[in-house]
Amino acid sequence: MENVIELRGISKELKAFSIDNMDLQIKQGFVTGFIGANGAGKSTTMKLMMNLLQADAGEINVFGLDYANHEKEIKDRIGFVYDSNVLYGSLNLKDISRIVAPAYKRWNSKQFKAYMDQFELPSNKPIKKFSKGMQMKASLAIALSHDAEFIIMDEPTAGLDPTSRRELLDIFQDVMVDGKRTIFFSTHITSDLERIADYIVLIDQGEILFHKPIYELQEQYALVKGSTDLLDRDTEENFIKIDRSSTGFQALTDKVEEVKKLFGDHVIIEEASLEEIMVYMKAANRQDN
Ligand SMILES: Nc1ncnc2c1ncn2[C@@H]1O[C@H](COP(=O)(O)OP(=O)(O)OP(=O)(O)O)[C@@H](O)[C@H]1O
Repeated sequence: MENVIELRGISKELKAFSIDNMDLQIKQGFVTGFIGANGAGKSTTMKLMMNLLQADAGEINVFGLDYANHEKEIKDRIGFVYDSNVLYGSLNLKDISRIVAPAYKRWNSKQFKAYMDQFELPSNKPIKKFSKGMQMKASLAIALSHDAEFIIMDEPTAGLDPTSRRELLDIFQDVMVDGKRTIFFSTHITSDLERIADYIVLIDQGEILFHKPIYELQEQYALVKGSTDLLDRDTEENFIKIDRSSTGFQALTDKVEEVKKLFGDHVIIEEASLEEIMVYMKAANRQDN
């Protein structure tokens, strides 16, 4: 199985937002980061992946299975991590071990206890009284303790202090070691992705702008800085998006070699961070639409 999940031709119409004919395949055995601005459609896409929201059109296969016939098996093998614990709110972690665990085929109570200790989570306090970070850790502990092969997480590191964030990223790396698991997670903290992601998916206005290996992004894109005198209709063709100011221009390019040939020493070419790629690609997409 090369892809753990396949979305084909997915369309979904919400009030002021739509996804139109989305295709997305996530490779098994890798960490894929899902980025995009507020309201870009990350949570909606993840809810569609979890069958918490049904598409108007298109097909979703998880582990090669469809939700219509295999919902229970799919959910057993997926761990969904998000911060609003609607399912478990009034329960504490002791209850979870007792009540929620039997619902999963492969629940490991020892492992759950170990994560509770590691995350310093109290066992007697109702989950709804947990802080945001504690809820996220509880949710992650549950996902990891039922041996989920595919872990989908909606902003797992949001609201965590730097130490907990680092700890969580280390845990993600640990769970990836056997090569059987797959992690797909959304985040606004692009530095987290630079640490652990293999692939990046960028979404804007419900549309996937790119899905690429992270090393390719770093090779493909660059930031170019120079004087605005260098810009005209022809030279501008080499840039995805240009920011002009009184001191010159700064632009994102995916034509690094052409830019070098064209401008030589008249411009400064720098590596573009994931955050810069995201911001410029989004702005270019809004300009086009
Ligand atoms: N149940 C719903 N009914 C109508 N519109 C919705 C619903 N859920 C989400 N939306 C809209 O869909 C769009 C995408 O929202 P979504 O939560 O998927 O974005 P996101 O990328 O996860 O954003 P954020 O980074 O802020 O979490 C938004 O405009 C949102 O208002």
